[in-house]
Amino acid sequence: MINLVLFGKPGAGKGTQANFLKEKYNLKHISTGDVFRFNIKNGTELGTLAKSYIDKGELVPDEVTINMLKAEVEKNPDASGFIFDGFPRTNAQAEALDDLLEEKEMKIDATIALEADDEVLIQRLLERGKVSGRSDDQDESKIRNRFDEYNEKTAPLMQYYKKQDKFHSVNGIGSIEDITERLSKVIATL
Ligand SMILES: Nc1ncnc2c1ncn2[C@@H]1O[C@H](COP(=O)(O)OP(=O)(O)O)[C@@H](O)[C@H]1O
Repeated sequence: MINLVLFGKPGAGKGTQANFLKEKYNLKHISTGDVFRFNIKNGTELGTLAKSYIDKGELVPDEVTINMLKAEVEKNPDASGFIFDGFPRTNAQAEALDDLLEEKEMKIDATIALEADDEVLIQRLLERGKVSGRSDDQDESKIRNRFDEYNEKTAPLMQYYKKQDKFHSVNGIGSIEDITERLSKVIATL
């Protein structure tokens, strides 16, 4: 069993890489952003709540996100491991994830960050917004707000995982295949 956290700013390529890694290593991919968007599309209560935060480029409150993540893990009791994409994004979420996995006699093996400059990321997100219709990707001020949220609440998690000796980072600029290769090299050391 292998459990990975993919870490990085909005637009860093977590979802794209998770799609390759899940096939390569037979892992269940959980993207909190995708679960929220699915709920928004289906007009659930969770979706309506999440939308009010996502539309402003803010994080959804921890309690809501943590409960949702737990439910997603519990839906997959037979998984041979997970890729967590977009979770944890706060200290409380990181602690909740460690507790949840410990209860199940599992653990995070590695947190891998995809690194890229803000200006590159903003261009990628605006391009994605044109294709996907994601409203949080169409407005530069919302994107900048997500970066501020990341710097304030998520970046400190690097220290959390460094202390546990689980933090790795790879250059997120290059072709999709090259970046998958860089990630695979880290996974090979685990
Ligand atoms: N772990 C989380 N905690 C709080 N909010 C979250 C979390 N994951 C996703 N969200 C909400 O969903 C939005 C979209 O998430 P995601 O698709 O992962 O986008 P991004 O491209 O910004 O990384 C975030 O901006 C945030 O509002």
